[in-house]
Amino acid sequence: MIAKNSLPGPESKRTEPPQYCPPTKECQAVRLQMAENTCDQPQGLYEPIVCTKGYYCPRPGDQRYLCPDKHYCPLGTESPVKCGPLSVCPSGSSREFHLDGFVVAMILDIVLLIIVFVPLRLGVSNLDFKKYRKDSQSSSEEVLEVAERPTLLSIPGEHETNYPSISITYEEITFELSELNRPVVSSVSGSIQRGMLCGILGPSGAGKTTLMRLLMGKIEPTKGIVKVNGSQTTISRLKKLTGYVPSDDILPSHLTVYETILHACRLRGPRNWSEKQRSVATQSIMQSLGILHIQHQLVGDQLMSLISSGQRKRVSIATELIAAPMMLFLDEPTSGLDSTTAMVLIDLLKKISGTGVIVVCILHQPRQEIFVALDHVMLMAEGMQLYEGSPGEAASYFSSHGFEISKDANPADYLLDIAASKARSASPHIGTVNMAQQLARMWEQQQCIQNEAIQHTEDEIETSELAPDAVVDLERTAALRGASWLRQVQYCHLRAMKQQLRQPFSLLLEIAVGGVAGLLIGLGLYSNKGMHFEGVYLTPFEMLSSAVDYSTVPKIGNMITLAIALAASAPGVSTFGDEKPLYWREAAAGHRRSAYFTGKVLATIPRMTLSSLHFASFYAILATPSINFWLLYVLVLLYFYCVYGLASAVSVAVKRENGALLAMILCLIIGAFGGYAPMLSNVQSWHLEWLWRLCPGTWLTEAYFDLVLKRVEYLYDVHAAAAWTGFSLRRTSLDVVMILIIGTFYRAVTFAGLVFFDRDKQR
Ligand SMILES: Nc1ncnc2c1ncn2[C@@H]1O[C@H](COP(=O)(O)OP(=O)(O)OP(=O)(O)O)[C@@H](O)[C@H]1O
Repeated sequence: MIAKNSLPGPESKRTEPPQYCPPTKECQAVRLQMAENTCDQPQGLYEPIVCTKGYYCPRPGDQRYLCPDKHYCPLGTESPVKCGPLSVCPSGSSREFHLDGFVVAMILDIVLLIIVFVPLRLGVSNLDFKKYRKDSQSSSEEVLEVAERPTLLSIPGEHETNYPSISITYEEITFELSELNRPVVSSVSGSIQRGMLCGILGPSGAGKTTLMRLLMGKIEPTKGIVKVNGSQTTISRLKKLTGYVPSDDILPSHLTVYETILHACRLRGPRNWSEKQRSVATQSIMQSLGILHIQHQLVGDQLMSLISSGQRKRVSIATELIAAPMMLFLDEPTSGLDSTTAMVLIDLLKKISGTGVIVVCILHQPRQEIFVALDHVMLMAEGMQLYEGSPGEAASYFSSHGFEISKDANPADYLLDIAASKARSASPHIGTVNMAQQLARMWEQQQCIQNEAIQHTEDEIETSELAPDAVVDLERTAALRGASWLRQVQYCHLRAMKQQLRQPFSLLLEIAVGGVAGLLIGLGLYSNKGMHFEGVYLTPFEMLSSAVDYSTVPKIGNMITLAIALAASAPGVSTFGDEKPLYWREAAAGHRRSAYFTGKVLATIPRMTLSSLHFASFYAILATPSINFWLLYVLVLLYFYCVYGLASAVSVAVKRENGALLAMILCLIIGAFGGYAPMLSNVQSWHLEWLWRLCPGTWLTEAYFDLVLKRVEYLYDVHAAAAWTGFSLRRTSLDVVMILIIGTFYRAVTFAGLVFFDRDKQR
């Protein structure tokens, strides 16, 4: 309130207006300052003065008292303002040193450090990368020994007593791309029956991967059809029954081998399994694949793998096998493996196919034993089919066309030579020019001759095993697989939390950056001593007003939004941007995309909470704004929420390397559109307020402006300030809700981006 101090002079009331006296030169100079603008002495006999900072002057205002302990008294205080329970406010304080947030932040930091670092010191954590690397190197590859144990093989049949049969037929499938002058895959036909181990062979660029993607239903053929159990149901509808091991081993980083496989089991395994059954199945798979001894080692990522490439490949295979697929497709499963380990792996795949699972793998250079272990071979060259059938009959088929395979040679190598037009035929009908086309034509003719027999076989299949309800059975089986949506959210959330805690440096750095950003802004405002606003005194004392300062509060809002943009955009980008390939792989495997998204978003909340708490507490200690700390914290947290959301949305839309910069620019823009420069009132005069209102910065600044002005409305004409700046007063709740809505909208955009961008990679 405007109060007359205890110095002599008649009382000045609203009914008896004060008299304005010209100030002395010294007083005039003080009044025209932006802060500390009260003269200690009234100017003239009838002029009241504002109650001095650090004192309060209760009504009628003719007495002045020292501000008591645990309270603070800014300029013109009528009754002291109570400080927060932990704030520093000795008697005579004119501002509050908010310590509540700081103390809570320090306690949380200590807890976090204990969680992250104490297990490391005790050597019981699985976060110790060096330890893992050492273990990994010292462990022997007990592949042969463990692969003999057929524990895995009981898994598919174990939990599904009426395990339905499955077969794939494909008729003249062709895949063309407009930019290529020849089809990538040209008129390929054949069938793969239940329990077959099938190898796709061919030189590089032959179309093997494309053929596999066509068979899996990941891409649609330009011509021809793929049937499952005789029905044209697309295989992609049976995602949960299909396992796909891509050639590049995409695995979640910072999980152990055991956790990685268990996660896949939880999400894709039979719904009714208990945790114990899942754990047993995980152990069995690891044992079968010879990776049990590294179960507690971290997998690492593609930049820093903590296990060997062969082990990584087997972990990748295990994550598919654990889902007990009925069709398993593997793109180059033996690449990166020594020939012994490759053989062991093929043996294992053979045993798996023996349980009724269709196993199709692309093989580059299979050794002879691997080749003969196959039940079915497809030989491709230049997108065309040169042969399909048993490996044993391949030699006689090609020898009938003049290709004699010597007894000592590896037939697989010789077939690849033929496909690459590097072998010579004794047949006068086959020249070295366009050999692949000639062989493809011959295979086509052969197919025509056998057409009747094939037709007969297909009829048999359609009438017996492939009854119409066979696909329905499969779909019913698929429906029983996989965790419920809520469970998937829970598992994805847990995984994301683990990943975060296992990158303690990134987590602590993110929190520290938040703290430093708040600290720097706070430092800049320290000299203001908590006085961030000055207005025109309420009537009838307006004549006593000093120079007004309406713009500092919007400027602070602007600084807060820009600082948060700098501090939080990079972590926001990494939330989804860093593991897009993993997301694609999991979405393609039938994981619920919304569950993954929700789990990840929930996992960012603790990080955001801590970063924003550090930001707000350092800012509040130094800037000493005269607002409630926890209200300030809510605003800062919500703004972090927006920046994380926008950065995530950017990260799903652009390439990883561009994500961080683009996100930062956009976050700076939504912060700069906060109503400070240009002032919101100017924007209103241009009829562009709607554009500013789309940015959370405007709402944050308005909320902050409102909170600050609420504390001084007893002293100043705050409505004049609101009119000058363009911000509205008394609608903090709306401002808060709008920031929340905008942050949530960014997340909705992120989710839409996840779903709609790179759709082909999620099939
Ligand atoms: N989306 C695409 N855009 C352009 N070209 C493509 C595309 N997909 C496949 N191709 C081309 O089609 C051919 C066959 O590709 P594919 O990946 O199926 O061969 P591959 O036999 O699996 O090769 P590799 O053994 O080297 O992996 C290649 O020449 C490839 O460049």
